[in-house]
Amino acid sequence: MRKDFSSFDEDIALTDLTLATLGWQPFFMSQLEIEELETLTPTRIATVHRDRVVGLSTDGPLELTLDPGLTTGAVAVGDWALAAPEQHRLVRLLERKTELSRGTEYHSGERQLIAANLDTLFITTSCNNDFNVARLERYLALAHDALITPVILITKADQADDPDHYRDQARSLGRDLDVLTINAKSDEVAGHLQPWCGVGQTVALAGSSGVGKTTLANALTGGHALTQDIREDDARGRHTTTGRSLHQIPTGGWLIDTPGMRGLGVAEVAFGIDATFPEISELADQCKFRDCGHETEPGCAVQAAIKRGDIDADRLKRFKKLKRENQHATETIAEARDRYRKLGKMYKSAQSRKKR
Ligand SMILES: Nc1nc2c(ncn2[C@@H]2O[C@H](COP(=O)(O)OP(=O)(O)OP(=O)(O)O)[C@@H](O)[C@H]2O)c(=O)[nH]1
Ligand SMILES: [Zn+2]
Repeated sequence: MRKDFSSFDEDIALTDLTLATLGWQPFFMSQLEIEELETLTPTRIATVHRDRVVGLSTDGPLELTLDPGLTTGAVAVGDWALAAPEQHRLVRLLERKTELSRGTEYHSGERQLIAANLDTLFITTSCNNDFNVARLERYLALAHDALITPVILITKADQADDPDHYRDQARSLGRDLDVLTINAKSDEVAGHLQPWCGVGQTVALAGSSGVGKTTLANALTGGHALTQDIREDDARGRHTTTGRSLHQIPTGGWLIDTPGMRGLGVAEVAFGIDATFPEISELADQCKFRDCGHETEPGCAVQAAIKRGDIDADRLKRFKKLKRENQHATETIAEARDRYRKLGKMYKSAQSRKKR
């Protein structure tokens, strides 16, 4: 169903893009050399295909192939890049302000790049059996690790007897954590999310299947899916391979589609886990032993806080579980990288033997 946005002028889309509306910030500008400024065009990556990408510039969409040394696997939707538009080439990828990635399932030793330069991650759950604080903490760790602002959206408030009960539980998961209980199907929902979707701001939705992500994405974009606009221009009818894309939000922001963000493993997010459990990680410095496991060790500041009632014992359990999982996955990744390096060395020495 199409939502009615009175503030939205359909003709603005894609033709009147400025760097500011695309989300350009001093952080990106500061990476440019003077000659690049004169010769290359800053471009925000909207879709990533197997052999090329589509970027948005102030001149509209650009189809770009990659310069040697760059592969599309290293490019994420939301990335800023420098393009040579006449040659249809992507010349250089700029450093990311934030990078959302996840450990793949079964800890295969890989991290999967999901989106670049997000400002806000809408962590979505609903007022029913999907609601699970451990899962929310997992998403929070991921967002905090990437320095992306997390906002918890609890949908289906219209179907719950006591939505505040869910909201209070979610609020207890962080300091200054924004938590909204919403009806994703209501006409007001885009207005409620507007504070995070202003000019140049980039958001994404994460959460389990069925919690209302598609409903929210439609409400936010008013059904104006940007990729569709690009596809219509593409006479050869080629389509995206990652399934991710950048969609314009009428209030000035951008939504990155993130299919595959339903389940997630944590890996290499020790910082994010500490940031998700500040009341525990801050106290850990005061434990007698530096490697304190916060169990039965003498002089454990965390256990003392639990006895005083300052820390929730269940939070500690979940903190430890997430840490263990993260450590295991991080080690698996390190081992896989090590194997890869060794393989690379073997290959190189085999090559040089051949040449001799
Ligand atoms: N009453 C009510 N129904 C909702 C709300 N949010 C979502 N729904 C309904 O829940 C169902 C699932 O919503 P979707 O938006 O498809 O969920 P999703 O998260 O995109 O699910 P996947 O595509 O499987 O990841 C749909 O029938 C929605 O209409 C809400 O806040 N209130
Ligand atoms: Zn301790």
